[in-house]
Amino acid sequence: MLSNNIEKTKVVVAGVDAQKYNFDYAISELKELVFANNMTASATLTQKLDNPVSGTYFGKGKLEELKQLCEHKDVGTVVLNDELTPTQIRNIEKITELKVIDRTELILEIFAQRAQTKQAILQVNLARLQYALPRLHPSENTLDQQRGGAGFANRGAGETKLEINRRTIQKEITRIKRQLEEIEQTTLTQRKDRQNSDLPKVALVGYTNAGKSSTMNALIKAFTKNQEDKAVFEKDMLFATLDTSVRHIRLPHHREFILSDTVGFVSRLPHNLVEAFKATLLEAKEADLIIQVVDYSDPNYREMMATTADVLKEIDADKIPMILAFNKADKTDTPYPQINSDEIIYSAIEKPSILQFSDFIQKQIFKDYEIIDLKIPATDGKTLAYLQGKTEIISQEIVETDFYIKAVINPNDKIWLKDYLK
Ligand SMILES: Nc1nc2c(ncn2[C@@H]2O[C@H](COP(=O)(O)OP(=O)(O)OP(=O)(O)O)[C@@H](O)[C@H]2O)c(=O)[nH]1
Ligand SMILES: [Mg+2]
Repeated sequence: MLSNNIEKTKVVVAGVDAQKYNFDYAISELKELVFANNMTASATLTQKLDNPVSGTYFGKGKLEELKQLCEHKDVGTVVLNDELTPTQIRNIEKITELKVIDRTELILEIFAQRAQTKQAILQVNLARLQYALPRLHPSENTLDQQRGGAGFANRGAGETKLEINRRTIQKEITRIKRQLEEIEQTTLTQRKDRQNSDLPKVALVGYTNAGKSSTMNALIKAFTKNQEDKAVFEKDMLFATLDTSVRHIRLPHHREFILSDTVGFVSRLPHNLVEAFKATLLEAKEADLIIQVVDYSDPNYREMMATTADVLKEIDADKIPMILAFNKADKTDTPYPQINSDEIIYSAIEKPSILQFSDFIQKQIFKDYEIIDLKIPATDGKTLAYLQGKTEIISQEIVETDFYIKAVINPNDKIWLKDYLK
């Protein structure tokens, strides 16, 4: 059977509305996540409460209602809209005899299915083990018979199975962290090279499925010639990208910058996951300019922007200059491409939009560049070669033994060129 013909598992989606955020949007997002995890929501059940009930999440009556609803719909799994405590999950499972998946576990599952590279697989495993550690089943809190009776010094002697399982998971967490550090060491060198390269660093960030990778690919296609500048993976699904890709973009007039594309966000992204993906998100954290890509055709785009703001804050990237890129305008009635101060409305799948887009971002990235007049002796071949090869020359004239050059110069170059200023 083809994978897209696999029948989706039916679930009931449920949650407590404590009126802390836009609940209807949260539930519609949860349904998208459910769908992304090869499941389908047969029904929705909600309860308004000031706070979830500490031991059971829902009130008693609601749990009974949930049980009946699932029986009626012939569903064996309920997906809940919050991260629950291990006790809450156990109690609901006991009372309703349903399998319970909370929001965090659902997101971890999707990430686990999408992970392709060694780094992403390790990062997801790390987050999953950290999630599992406090959730080990207390029924295993019995003495381990096989290890307890040995007549020699046995480290595990007298330990309960629960303790052994905990220790095994902790060891695995340490092992994965060490492996991740090794991978990060190798990418660190590449990042240092880029940091020293002087080129501005621009990062595409935003809600999952907004079109970050499509925007990156459109820029690669329009402005790179090299074979190694491969297209990145783009697809109509949540969390298509889990790794960071970095490309060198060369716009006309020697306007070069480094562009990165990375994992997309979703609201209330589990903290463990953000922690585990810290290395992946570093490229955004260290950017000179952040481009927030927004799916302008989605009615919930404002909530998606709020989500992105939350994650940027969590990774300490909320002070970096940011421009807003409202994508997928082809699916709206708004005229595009259109630029309003630090915002653009565009479509990543259309060339005229991409040309405007590149023009717009280059004005942002290179806004500190200045037009200056220089006088360079004809004998100074090195400086002349630099200017002619690396900067945008507006005019050039030779008078006797000097070159009079008008060029667009970045602030760093202006410092060392100060003796040549006219
Ligand atoms: N109609 C239309 N579709 C677009 C546009 N930009 C992207 N898409 C589609 O939107 C879907 C998601 O695009 P991606 O570029 O993979 O989105 P992303 O932001 O990288 O998503 P994640 O990697 O999952 O965070 C794909 O099916 C794209 O073809 C656009 O301007 N117009
Ligand atoms: Mg992507």
